[in-house]
Amino acid sequence: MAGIKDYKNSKVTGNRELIEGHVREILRLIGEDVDREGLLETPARVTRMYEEIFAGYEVDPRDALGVTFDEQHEELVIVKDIVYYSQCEHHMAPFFGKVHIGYLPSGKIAGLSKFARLVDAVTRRLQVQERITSEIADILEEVLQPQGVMVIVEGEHLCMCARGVKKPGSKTVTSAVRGHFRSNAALRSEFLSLVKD
Ligand SMILES: Nc1nc2c(ncn2[C@@H]2O[C@H](COP(=O)(O)OP(=O)(O)OP(=O)(O)O)[C@@H](O)[C@H]2O)c(=O)[nH]1
Repeated sequence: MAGIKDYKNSKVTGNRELIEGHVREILRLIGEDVDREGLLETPARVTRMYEEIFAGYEVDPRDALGVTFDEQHEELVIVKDIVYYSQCEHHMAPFFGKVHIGYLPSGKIAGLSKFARLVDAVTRRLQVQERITSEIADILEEVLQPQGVMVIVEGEHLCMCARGVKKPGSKTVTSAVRGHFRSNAALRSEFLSLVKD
């Protein structure tokens, strides 16, 4: 998986047997026959899936940006349409969508793939969309010390589609602005127009 290289040494892996046992117990408690063929491997599958979807806990997202380069480009850089999958911390239900990142460098740039690695490290945890948005902006600000950062996150939340209010197709859009993006409306507009499909 992009971004997280050693998730097989994760806490989930270390607790595999315990997690499998708890999944089996949940299956039993919802009224399933845990010994029927289709479910025999399910606790192990769920545990393997947890290794992946919670792999963000294995890295400090700041490290995901890796090496930065000194470069005198001081115009807008945008990396858009970075797909993410996360789990809402309220229901442990998936939510997913795209992240768009824009920044105005100040002598330091990062490799383009590192923005996707940062998104993976921040989203592959129990999260809320607002925190994903501000964490990405704050980490970019801290590591790259740019003149400004803007992050937009679009998300579709299964806890709103498949259950509860059941509103499939509804999308949540969150944004975070830092530095020049806060004070410069033209810069925000330029970013928004370039991010638009
Ligand atoms: N702000 C925010 N809310 C979220 C996110 N993911 C899920 N939620 C919301 O978290 C809330 C939890 O509300 P509760 O009232 O405690 O839980 P609930 O009874 O299951 O709520 P309903 O979903 O309304 O049935 C719900 O309104 C969810 O829509 C997120 O990323 N950001």
